[in-house]
This record gives sequence, C-alpha cells and structure tokens, in this order.
Amino acid sequence: MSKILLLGSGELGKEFVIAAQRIGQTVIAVDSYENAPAMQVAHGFEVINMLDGAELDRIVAKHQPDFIVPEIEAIRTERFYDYEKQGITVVPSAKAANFTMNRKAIRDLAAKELGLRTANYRYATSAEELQKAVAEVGIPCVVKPLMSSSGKGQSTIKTETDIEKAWQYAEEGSRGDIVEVIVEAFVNFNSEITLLTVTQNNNPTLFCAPIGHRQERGDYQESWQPAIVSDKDIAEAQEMARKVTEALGGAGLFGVEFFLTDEGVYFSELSPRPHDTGMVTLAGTQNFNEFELHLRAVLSLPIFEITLEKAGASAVILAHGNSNNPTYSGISAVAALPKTDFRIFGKPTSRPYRRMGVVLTHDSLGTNIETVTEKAKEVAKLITINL
Ligand SMILES: Nc1ncnc2c1ncn2[C@@H]1O[C@H](COP(=O)(O)OP(=O)(O)OP(=O)(O)O)[C@@H](O)[C@H]1O
Ligand SMILES: NCC(=O)N[C@@H]1O[C@H](COP(=O)([O-])[O-])[C@@H](O)[C@H]1O
Ligand SMILES: [Mg+2]
Repeated sequence: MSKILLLGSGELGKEFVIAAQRIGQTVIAVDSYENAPAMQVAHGFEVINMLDGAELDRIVAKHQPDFIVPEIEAIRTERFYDYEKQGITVVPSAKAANFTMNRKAIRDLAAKELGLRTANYRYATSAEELQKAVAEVGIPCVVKPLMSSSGKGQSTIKTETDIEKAWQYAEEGSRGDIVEVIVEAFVNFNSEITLLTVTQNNNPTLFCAPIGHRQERGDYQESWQPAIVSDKDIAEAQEMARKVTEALGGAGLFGVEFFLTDEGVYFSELSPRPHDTGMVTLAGTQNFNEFELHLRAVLSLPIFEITLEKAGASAVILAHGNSNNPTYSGISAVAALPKTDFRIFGKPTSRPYRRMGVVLTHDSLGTNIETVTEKAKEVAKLITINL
C-alpha cells in the first residue's frame, strides 16, 4: 500500500482522503492551520507554511511518501522537481503543479506554446504598469493576482477610475509572494464549463461529461452535470484539454475551465487536481466521483470507462461572518428531502464568503438540469450557519 502526502487539506482534500482510506492507502494531510477538513480523516497531519521550501523538505524527509498530492496552488512547487528526482511521484507531475501555481506560466504555455484560444492578456507589476496594460487589452477587463484562487484579489475594471482600486485589491488578495497581476480582456461568454479530464499512465485519456457553473466574486455558487454543450464545442474543448494536459504530463484528474462564446471555445485555466465545481459528482452523477477518479489515476489503477448515471447539481453553503465555532441549523430539513444530500466540511472557523458546505441534488438522466440546479440552490438556503 502507498503513503500519500496531501499538500492542502480543504474540502476537496477531505473527499480525496476518504476515497484513499476506502482502499487502504495511508494519508498524511498538510495545511497551514490545525484541524483542517482533510486532517480530520487522515492518518496523520502536519501544520506548516507550504510556501516555505525548507519546511516542505523537512516533512517530505520525515514521512518519505510514495506520492505527493497537491491540493492547493500556493505551495513552493519549485521544490517538486527535486522530489521527483528523489523517486517520489508528484501528482500529476512536478511541471503541472509548478506551472499552475502561477497564472503566468500556464497562460503563456496555453496561449503561446500550444496556441489555444484565450482572452487577450498582459501582465503588470505596479499600478502604473496596470494603466498601460489596461489600455492595451481594453475595458472591460479582469485583473487577478498571479497567485490566487477562488477569486481572491480578482476584480473587473469597468472604467478607468477602477484601475487603482483593482491594483490594491489584487495586492491584498495575493496568496503567494509574487506582486504581479494578469489583466485579461473580459470574455462575454454565453456559459462556462469545467471539463474534468483524466490522464492515465498506461491507458487513454478520458473525459467526463461537461460541468456547467455560475460564479460570483470569482467563486463558484452552483455547478451542474451534464451541461448542455454543442458537439462542436465539446470536441473543441476536449482537443484543448488533451493538448494542455499532455504538455503538463503525469497521471491524474484535471479540471479544465472554458468559456463558451459565439466565436467558439476559450481556454481559461486549469487545476491539476479535483475541481471545486466537480463536487457535483458527489451527487452520484457518474460511476466514479472526481476524487475516486483522481486516486485511481494516481495509483495507476485502470479506469475502464467513465459513465454518466444521473443529472445532478451542487450549491455552496457560504458563511456570512467570522466565527471560531460555527454551528449549523436546518440540516434536518435538508435531510428530509428526496434526491438530496449535503456535506458540511468541518472547517474550524468561518469568515465572510468562506465555503463551509455544499448541497447536492440529483435526478434521472434527461431531467431538466435547470430544475435540478434550482432545487440545489433553494435547498442550500435552508441551512443557516450560526456564528
Ligand atoms: N477574462 C475573463 N472574462 C470574463 N470572466 C472571467 C474572466 N476571467 C475570469 N472570469 C470569471 O471569474 C471566474 C474565476 O476566474 P478564475 O477561474 O480565473 O479564478 P480563480 O481564482 O482561479 O478561481 P478558482 O481557483 O476557483 O478556479 C471565472 O470562472 C469567470 O466566471
Ligand atoms: N477553487 C479552489 C478550491 O475550491 N479549493 C478548495 O478550497 C480549500 C480552501 O478553502 P478555505 O479558503 O476555506 O480554507 C482548498 O483546500 C481546496 O479544498
Ligand atoms: Mg477558475
């Protein structure tokens, strides 16, 4: 059996650990704070600053894992190349984790090297450079710190007076130690999707049915599977996902994000790991959920096929304030409903907009996906977080 060092211990890691535990793997869960969701179900845990290379080296030497599974982006991923040389498998590969840690590396790879269609973009390292970059890509445009996720530090510039604010907001929301932003032309998309893509060591790459989602403040609110997408758009998205995952290398599940527009499909970004919008697969939409797929690919367990079994949706449960002891009301009301399930992640503290849980709904294939999604959204409102 294998030993897995999980770097990041949020809700996505927690489901991954549960999947790993079910087939007898050993997992050490790591994050920057104690009692993180995945730590609650792992064999052991470590609390470190994952941007500190020396700290990473220390715990890798201590635990001697077979696999390192990154669960977040803000990690000193440059160290991963060395761990690979030591014979440890970094998931999906050191390159994939390192390139996606920083929006610059992955965007230049996708747009310049692979020629994928993306929004027009520029980089800026100061408010002055941002002025110039905005003039070049045009207004409206979206500003994001090079290192951030879940919409942190992200804002849309609608008029020139927004530029200074956007710079400050990005500086505050940056997760890592890089003070640089990407400015992207605003893509006026009809819808956006995540294409879960599974690369395998000795078997062909597989695609899940597309997942639709809606975002607010750069963070997902509801997701649904299957999303209604034309055959042409699916083919285009799969082709792009195949190219970018091949370039990054390794085996595992990737969440590849696309915008669907009248002019075709735009590549946005990707996670070389389970995706938050992919939590919809916890509703039983597929034969294997995204965490089980990631695990199988990582362990080189063959995945014969991925089948779509149901229509499903997920809707987030967000905190509305700070608390060191959040409690939950309304769970019985949710539990009483048919074709409905939920997860409470067990995060020890809350802050405004922190994702604390998720409601899941499902119905038979062919059911109107909007109805299933609307239900998830309504049901999520039944749960109150007491601060
Ligand atoms: N260029 C753009 N044009 C229009 N909308 C955009 C653009 N870039 C981002 N968005 C919107 O903001 C959302 C979040 O952006 P993005 O995925 O780049 O951020 P993130 O912080 O990496 O999020 P996560 O880590 O949750 O994937 C997108 O899903 C989309 O709704
Ligand atoms: N879009 C990326 C994403 O959803 N990542 C998930 O959120 C956790 C951090 O949550 P927190 O900020 O509440 O600690 C991460 O650990 C991961 O599970
Ligand atoms: Mg995203």
